[in-house]
Amino acid sequence: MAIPKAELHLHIEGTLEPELAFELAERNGIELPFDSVEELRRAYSFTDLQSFLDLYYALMSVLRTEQDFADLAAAYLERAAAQGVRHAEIFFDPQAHTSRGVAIGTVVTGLARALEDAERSLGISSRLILCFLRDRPAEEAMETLESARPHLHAITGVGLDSAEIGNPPEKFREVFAAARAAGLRRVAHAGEEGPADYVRQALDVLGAERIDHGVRCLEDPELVERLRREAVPLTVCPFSNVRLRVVERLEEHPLPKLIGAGLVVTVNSDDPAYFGGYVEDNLDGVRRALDLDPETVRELARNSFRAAFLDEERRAELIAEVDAYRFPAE
Ligand code: HPA
Ligand SMILES: [Zn+2]
Repeated sequence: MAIPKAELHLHIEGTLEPELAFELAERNGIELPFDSVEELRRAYSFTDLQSFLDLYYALMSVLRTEQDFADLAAAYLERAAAQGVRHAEIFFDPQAHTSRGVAIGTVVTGLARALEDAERSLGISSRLILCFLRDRPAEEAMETLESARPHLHAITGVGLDSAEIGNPPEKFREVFAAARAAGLRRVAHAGEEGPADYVRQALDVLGAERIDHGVRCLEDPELVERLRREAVPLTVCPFSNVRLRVVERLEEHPLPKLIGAGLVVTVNSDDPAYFGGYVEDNLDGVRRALDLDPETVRELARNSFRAAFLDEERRAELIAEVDAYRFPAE
């Protein structure tokens, strides 16, 4: 059994495996520009964030109905459960769907149905986090928040994703303030490809409670000290960083530096269908590549629950599960 953990950095659209993409394409009468699952997998040779995003958005064309979104989330949650995930906070990108004529209600209702089913059948608790696309205008983000209002009972927070460079957090000051006023939690991608200053802006301007990725904070020692002092969690995604060339090799990943700096580090999969593994694969990958000892891995798992938007009773319960966990070799 894999170590119990929460997954806090997971784009549901990034869990679309080639097999399901072809199945949904057929169901919806959509022609994919690939002849086979194998040919599609071969297209996953990214050179940076933008080259990944181009394929990521293109493949979403197969997602059309409420059932499509429910099937996508159900497939993820089943895999996640098999990898020891006990709680998942799941990003979705409404603008990538509404821009194709799919209503936001179709997206949220389909996802929420699968999440409720998985809570019952798999014992996984979960949350939905609505992400704004930062390479789209700020006004469109505000319209997206407005259109989400009838569905806020199913949404815990907002996030910020897509192409980072040239799209600083301050562009989204107003929409994050409006989200906060609506009682939503706040996270933001920052310091993946973008500079350390974007991490600072995410905290100061957006009121971000967690930083997604954040690895480039290491370029600014004062910022690292602040993240430590304020115990701001980082949702780090090792396989993603290697595949998008933020980091050259897993063996050179700065995870040990982040841990050594006293930060609340978590390990996550980001877009597992595209980056070569789900969350336990990431955790086991860094454990081997960086020679992490069992107690360090347990601490990463505890951090995932500390950083989650959980009630205190369930948080304590899940951390106790980690405390009791022993690796096969121990
Ligand atoms: O890793 C990511 N970074 C930015 N945007 C994204 N959208 C999906 N995955 C990512
Ligand atoms: Zn991400």
